[in-house]
Amino acid sequence: MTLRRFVFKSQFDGLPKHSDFELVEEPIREPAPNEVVLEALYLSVDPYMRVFARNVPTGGTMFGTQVAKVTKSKHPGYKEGDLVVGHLGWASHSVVNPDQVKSFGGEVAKPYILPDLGGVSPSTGLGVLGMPGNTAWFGLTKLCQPKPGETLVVTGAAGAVGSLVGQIGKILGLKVIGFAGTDEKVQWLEDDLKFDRAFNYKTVSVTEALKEAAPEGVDCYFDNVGGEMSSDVMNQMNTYGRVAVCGSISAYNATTPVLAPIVQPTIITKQLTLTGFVSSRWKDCWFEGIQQMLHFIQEDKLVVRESIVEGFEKMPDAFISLFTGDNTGKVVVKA
Ligand SMILES: NC(=O)C1=CN([C@@H]2O[C@H](COP(=O)(O)OP(=O)(O)OC[C@H]3O[C@@H](n4cnc5c(N)ncnc54)[C@H](OP(=O)(O)O)[C@@H]3O)[C@@H](O)[C@H]2O)C=CC1
Ligand SMILES: CCCCCC(=O)/C=C/[C@H]1[C@H](O)CC(=O)[C@@H]1CCCCCCC(=O)O
Repeated sequence: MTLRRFVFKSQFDGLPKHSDFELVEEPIREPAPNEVVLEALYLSVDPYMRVFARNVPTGGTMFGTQVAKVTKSKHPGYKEGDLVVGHLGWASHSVVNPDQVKSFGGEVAKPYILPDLGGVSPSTGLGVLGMPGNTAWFGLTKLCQPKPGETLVVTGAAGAVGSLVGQIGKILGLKVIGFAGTDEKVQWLEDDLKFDRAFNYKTVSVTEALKEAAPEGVDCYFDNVGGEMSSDVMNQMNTYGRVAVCGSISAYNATTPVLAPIVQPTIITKQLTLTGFVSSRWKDCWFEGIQQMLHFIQEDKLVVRESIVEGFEKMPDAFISLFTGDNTGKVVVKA
């Protein structure tokens, strides 16, 4: 039996390329005491990989999370057939001691057994019932602290996190306005996800769109893209508005510093609160977040969309699609 893994061949320069990765194949060794053999079922590609790949040495396995099946176990906490979510990288199989698995940042991150998802696909353990879902749920509720009747803007609105943020906003009684990069995504947001309004940021002025769609002003902003769009949104915010600074994908592939209109005068005069965060901030209530999102699904309150890419060898294609906007919802590779 062999495993395949993608190694990082060269540092990214601009948009990631296929030639930045190399697919290598090697035998799968037998597990030692306290080790398990894991077979990847679904693998996640996420925008943060573009940013933090700079921590990976050339020749190192590309990092990331996956849903994997335990195929052999010599560890008392795992049995054959268990499904786990873990930082196992871009690898088709892994032989690891779960107690020693580390995230790309170097902290020990023991793979967790996927909770009972009541028949929902295990792939969602990488999306709505995993990191992106918790990013949306906790980021919106804890940091934007929305009140019914308020107006929420979300950018990257048709993506893994953004599509959930907007829907949670509707569940919480907010007026929701989304920005995404194609007319099809805009239509999906309005027709299927019931956003109050959505706009294609590539063809409209964000400022004019908000003046028209939110004349009352914006109270909450869930920022997935950063840059000029975010300056424009903040300029339309109300006094004491709250911004959850989640990501800045508009600049991840930039080769020179990205400039945007300064926002300090707006932050000061409107007395805005901007909070940057990473989802692990809520690691102590991680499974509560998953249960909350699962309840929303079971109550038919959430439309969950995945862009499933078939075949482990397509990992680079799936990853690149995040930056070309080819995905809608959560991108997952089915091994
Ligand atoms: N802080 C945290 O803990 C977390 C932060 N994030 C961040 O949230 C954001 C969304 O992540 P996620 O939902 O997983 O990814 P998505 O599923 O949203 O995929 C990325 C999307 O970003 C959009 N995009 C790409 N390039 C640009 C650009 N130059 N300007 C504007 N939009 C662009 C594309 O959609 P379109 O067609 O609309 O352009 C694309 O589909 C990212 O910034 C990510 O880094 C994600 C998870 C956790
Ligand atoms: C400018 C970079 C913005 C990246 C935003 C983003 O997508 C964050 C995603 C985090 C997600 O919650 C799960 C993670 O592991 C992602 C990265 C967390 C980075 C922490 C910093 C760790 C380090 O530098 O060692």
